[in-house]
Amino acid sequence: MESTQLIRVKAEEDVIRKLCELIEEIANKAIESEDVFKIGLSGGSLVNFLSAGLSKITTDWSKWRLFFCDERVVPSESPDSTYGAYRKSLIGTVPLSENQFIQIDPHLTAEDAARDYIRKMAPFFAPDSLPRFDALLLGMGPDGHTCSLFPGHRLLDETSVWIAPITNSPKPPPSRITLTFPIINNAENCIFAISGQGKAEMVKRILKDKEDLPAGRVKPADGKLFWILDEGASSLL
Ligand SMILES: O=C1O[C@H](COP(=O)(O)O)[C@@H](O)[C@H](O)[C@H]1O
Repeated sequence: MESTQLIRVKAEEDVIRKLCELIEEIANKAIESEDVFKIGLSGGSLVNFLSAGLSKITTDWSKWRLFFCDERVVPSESPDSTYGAYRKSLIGTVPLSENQFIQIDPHLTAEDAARDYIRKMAPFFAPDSLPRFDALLLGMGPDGHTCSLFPGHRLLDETSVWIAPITNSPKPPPSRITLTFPIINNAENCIFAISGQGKAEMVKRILKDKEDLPAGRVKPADGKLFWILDEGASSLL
């Protein structure tokens, strides 16, 4: 049964602090019980949040395995690459190595990269069942998209694959891969970390008006859902 926690804080720095405290708690619990912590990362503003806050937590970094909730199919040197952004801003501030990140192969087409990523993910999860991440860190675009699942896109109803390709993303770059909802909603913890007035209208449409928008479809079936919002992002609730 999903349980939702709305965490309202003052400013962006408090969103970062809360987010990282929550990650620390979930990571250390997973490491204690499973000897590994499996986390899915988003791009965009989340890269800055984690780069600013993660170095303050205490954890066994060697047990972390980092996946991507979505990734742009571009070389890791490209400013559009989510992995590239984490490599630049996070590795070095915390003792994570590149091989702890489960990366896409950017030389493939989006379709092949999605298939290849499923193949890379599979050994980390129990066979013959949906992957269950300990935590998925999610962003929300001003249009209500999360991962690379955009409003009105046919991928919102994709249930046949864990990871889907998208070649017509309305937000550039167009070629991406993304987790699909069955996997997202099978996670133990889904965490949105949102800051700023620019997201307030969309936060209201999703959390108050209950509009059917992609970020609003994140409802882990047997897990916890957290929305961490600063005053700007929660100002219309
Ligand atoms: O394109 C993307 O956008 C979303 C939201 O980004 P934000 O900068 O508005 O937080 C992000 O979560 C996703 O991973 C990314 O590919």
